[in-house]
Amino acid sequence: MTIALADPSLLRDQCLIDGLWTGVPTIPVTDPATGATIASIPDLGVSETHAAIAAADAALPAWRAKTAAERARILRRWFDLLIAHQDDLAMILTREQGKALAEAKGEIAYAASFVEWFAEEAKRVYGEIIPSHRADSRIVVIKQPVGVVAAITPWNFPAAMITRKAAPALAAGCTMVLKPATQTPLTALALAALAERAGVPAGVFNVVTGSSRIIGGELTANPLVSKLSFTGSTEVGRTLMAQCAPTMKKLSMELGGNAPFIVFADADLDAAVEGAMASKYRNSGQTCVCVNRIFVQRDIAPAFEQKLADAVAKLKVGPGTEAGVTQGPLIDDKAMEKVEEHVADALAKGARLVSGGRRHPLGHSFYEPTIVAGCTPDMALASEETFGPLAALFTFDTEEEVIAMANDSEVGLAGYFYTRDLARAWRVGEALEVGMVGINTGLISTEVAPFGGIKQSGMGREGSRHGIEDYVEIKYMCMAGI
Ligand SMILES: NC(=O)c1ccc[n+]([C@@H]2O[C@H](COP(=O)([O-])OP(=O)(O)OC[C@H]3O[C@@H](n4cnc5c(N)ncnc54)[C@H](O)[C@@H]3O)[C@@H](O)[C@H]2O)c1
Ligand SMILES: O=C[C@H](O)CS(=O)(=O)O
Repeated sequence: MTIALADPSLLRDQCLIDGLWTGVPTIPVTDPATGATIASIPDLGVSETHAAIAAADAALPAWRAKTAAERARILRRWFDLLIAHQDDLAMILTREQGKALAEAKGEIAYAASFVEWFAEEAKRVYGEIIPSHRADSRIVVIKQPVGVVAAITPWNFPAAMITRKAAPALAAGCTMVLKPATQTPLTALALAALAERAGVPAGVFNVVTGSSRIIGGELTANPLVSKLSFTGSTEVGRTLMAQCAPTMKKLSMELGGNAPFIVFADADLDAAVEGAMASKYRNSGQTCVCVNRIFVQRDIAPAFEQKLADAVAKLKVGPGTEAGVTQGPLIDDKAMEKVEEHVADALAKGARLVSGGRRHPLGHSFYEPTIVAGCTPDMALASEETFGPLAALFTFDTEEEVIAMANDSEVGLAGYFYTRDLARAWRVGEALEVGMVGINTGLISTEVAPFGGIKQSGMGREGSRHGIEDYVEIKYMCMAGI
């Protein structure tokens, strides 16, 4: 394997099932910046996935029987190990996913924050006593772990999307079988290695790699799995939801977005440009909460466009391991082709190219940070998630008009707007059909707030005090004859 680490043992090429590292590494993992194979992982199938689920089921009684404080202490040790190995984990992440190393280090800290947060929340899963409907009875409500949880996660945040599920699940007393994205399995296996070192018992946290469809088929069909927690595209979410129906699994779905970013004429223009840059080009535009459509009030549109173009010109494209690079490669050629399709469709329908608009001379899946202006709702980029470094500029005249355009989407994950009018902030914040709103900011993601969407962006919330509720069941006990 070709990644230089301070602790080479973090680079795993086997899966973790019931405390055993197993599997023959046959699937190559490639560096999107160079196309080079950096490692290989096992191609596990139904029998191994079945074994992982059985291990999680067998480990459940002892894990759920631990006190919240005992589970919290183990999670806290996991957090400490993630921070202690932040540089190595970031290097692994950048090599397999491509993002700039500084962003990868930030993601490791973000991922660790969920472990720290739910180590604390583990001790606050409260029940309640309800005034009884009868004098001789008492009503008690308790919360118990859901059971065995299957988790399927995406490639764009190879660490944070995993701990955002594993931390609350383990904190609540659940056990887990994780299938990470095939493009970015090494980070997941390194997280599992550190969980093992932290004292997470055998069978509590299992990681399987291989065919998504085959492994997913077992995870969604096996009756021992009580819940599926999925983060990925809405299209795959629909498929998995249907596959879970026969066994009525509990679901948490964190799906696609199409974020509007509205700049009103009274906004602080420099702040709005800074917010648009932070949201649009983070991870080279490959985040679910990236701005997908930028709506600028007509009077300030030329000034905003110029300032945005000036800021885009300062972005540095290159391998994520190179000092000063802010824009890494896209995950693969298919992702780059989608950006190209959206740019070509927009230009064919009358949009104007302001910056970029072509593959980067570095080759591979590097694409130039791009801005197109004069966009209209009939363009593909208005209704589809681009998931790349493409800023699409629309203009509008009235508040009512822009809210209607912003809400004209099947999905509703995040939305943003800039204004200095307090009354407008309340009106627009309440009117946007999304699960999360950034007001005068382009960065909203934190472990302390409930992350999730509405409409076809999914169901459930991750992070915050709400995040652990997705991993417990409520039980009501009526004690009579008193
Ligand atoms: N809402 C959120 O929190 C959030 C976060 C990150 C990414 N996303 C979304 O994820 C998408 C990008 O990630 P992606 O390309 O990895 O998404 P994807 O849906 O293609 O894949 C996500 C995961 O599902 C697996 N998968 C794919 N097909 C499957 C099948 N038939 N059965 C079982 N598993 C299957 C993949 O291997 C991967 O592990 C975007 O739409 C983005 O908006 C959402
Ligand atoms: O892709 C979306 C993730 O949720 C990333 S973040 O939580 O916004 O950092």
